Amino acid sequence: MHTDMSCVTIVCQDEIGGLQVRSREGKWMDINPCADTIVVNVGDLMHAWSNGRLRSSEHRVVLKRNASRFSVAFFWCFEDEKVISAPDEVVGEGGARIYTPFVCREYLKFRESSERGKFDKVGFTVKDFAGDLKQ
Ligand SMILES: O=C(O)CCC(=O)C(=O)O
Ligand SMILES: [Fe+2]
Repeated sequence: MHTDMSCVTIVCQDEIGGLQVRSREGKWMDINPCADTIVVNVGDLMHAWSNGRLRSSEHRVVLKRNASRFSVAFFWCFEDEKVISAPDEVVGEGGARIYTPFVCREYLKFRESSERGKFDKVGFTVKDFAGDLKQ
């Protein structure tokens, strides 16, 4: 189970399926394979840039039977040196930025070093890196 550290991810899975996404309420939902259909995931960079309006959801792959599975994922990120800071128009008047602005490269480095050797990647998200200033 993890969140993508990208801005947006495009996933194409074959008919074996297995992709699941966790709802706000914590319920795992199957993303059933559908011919000629792609899945678009919001990643951590988009989550921070949108000030949490677009949620980088936890997802995982679970195989219900022993079968080979094929999927292709395209991770679209911002350039390394770009600073992620939710724009004023998104934050709104009287609103607050929930994450400290950060450089993409630094977040990717944080994720890569934290993920090494770990199966459960939750706990190493943009929240842990840039802090939830609301809480
Ligand atoms: O294989 C899949 O369907 C999803 C893969 C995925 O979530 C990832 O590579 O980040
Ligand atoms: Fe993913």
